[in-house]
Amino acid sequence: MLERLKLLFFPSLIFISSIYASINVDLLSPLWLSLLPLLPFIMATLALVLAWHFNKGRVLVLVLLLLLPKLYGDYVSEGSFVAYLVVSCLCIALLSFLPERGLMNRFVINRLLFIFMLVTWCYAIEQKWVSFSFLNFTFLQTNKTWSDVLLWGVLLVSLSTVFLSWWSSRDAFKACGFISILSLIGIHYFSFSGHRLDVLLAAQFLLWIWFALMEGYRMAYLDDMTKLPARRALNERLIGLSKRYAIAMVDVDFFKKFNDSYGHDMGDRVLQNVADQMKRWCSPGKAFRYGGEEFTIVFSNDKKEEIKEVLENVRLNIEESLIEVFDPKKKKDMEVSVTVSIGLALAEQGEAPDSTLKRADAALYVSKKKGRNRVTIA
Ligand SMILES: Nc1nc2c(ncn2[C@@H]2O[C@H](COP(=O)(O)OP(=O)(O)OP(=O)(O)O)[C@@H](O)[C@H]2O)c(=O)[nH]1
Repeated sequence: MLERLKLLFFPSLIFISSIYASINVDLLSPLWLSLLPLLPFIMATLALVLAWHFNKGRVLVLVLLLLLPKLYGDYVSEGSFVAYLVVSCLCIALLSFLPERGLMNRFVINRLLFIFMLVTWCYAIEQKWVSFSFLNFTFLQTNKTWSDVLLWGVLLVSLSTVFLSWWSSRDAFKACGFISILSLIGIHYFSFSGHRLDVLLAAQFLLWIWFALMEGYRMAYLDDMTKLPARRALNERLIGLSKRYAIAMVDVDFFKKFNDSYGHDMGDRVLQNVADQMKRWCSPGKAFRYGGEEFTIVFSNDKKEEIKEVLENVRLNIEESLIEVFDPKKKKDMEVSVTVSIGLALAEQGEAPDSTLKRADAALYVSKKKGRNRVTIA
């Protein structure tokens, strides 16, 4: 729950601040107001550069899509903005369900065609080549028209599918997509031209800049498969340790045999489960993926008994948790469990973290020698 809310926190903050800023934009001095139209372009350029740098094709498409009303300038009519809104919300929802495929590959033509199609669509509506006047009849006995109902139908479907999908997947793109759709609705109600549009659009681009930066961070510091902090994060944590700390090395037992019996992807599933159990039970320690089937838990205290108890608990929970795998020999799903061996080293006075880590590794080796599935203190 907390993880999901964390993903939504900063995008929501951008959204709420942008609504507040757009309402009060006229309080700015004439000089700032005259510069404001440049802001969406500056932010969009930054977002595009980051999308390019981090190879994020979906962000590139979205930024170009969001730039459309600005490219039309103040000539945009309400009818064409509604058409744009419908298409954009559907696109954001669609992009949320597509995998990230980067920028320069065989899919690039599809992406460019897609953007071209959107521009043509909005242009056709602007030029009145396409008209939706047949939808301007009242809906049943209400004072709303069919076009209002259709618009809200599309917005609600896009919003709810992205929201539900974000809730189940905890995906940052979906969290930003959800806020982006809300923000587009905000643009529809607050202004689709003028200074308010500049503020709201700049906020949209800021949202995608934030997403690209978070993706950059995630790529550098998080292990994609286990979602644990990776080696680089561990190295930085080790540098920042105080005098009293402890390091534990954790290694899955007979993992090669497991991979050979069930296949590499079932092995990956086991590593994910081991990581989940560690994340859940290693507090007050922090778990990292060291590499391969090895993990590290760093404690910022050296209370031997307390840490040993935590590690025994981690070991026991991993041993007891069952993982569903497909057995290629028996050709059926079955539940299996794995065990881990752990080596713990408490920091000695003046000792560098690197050498504590080496001692933890040596203790792990002793655990393996003694028969595995145990904790050894260096
Ligand atoms: N599925 C999967 N396997 C991995 C990954 N990283 C490393 N491995 C495998 O982990 C296995 C490690 O094997 P070994 O170092 O021989 O250790 P072990 O079989 O666990 O034996 P002990 O450590 O002595 O209990 C190798 O077969 C690697 O291919 C990964 O990300 N996914």
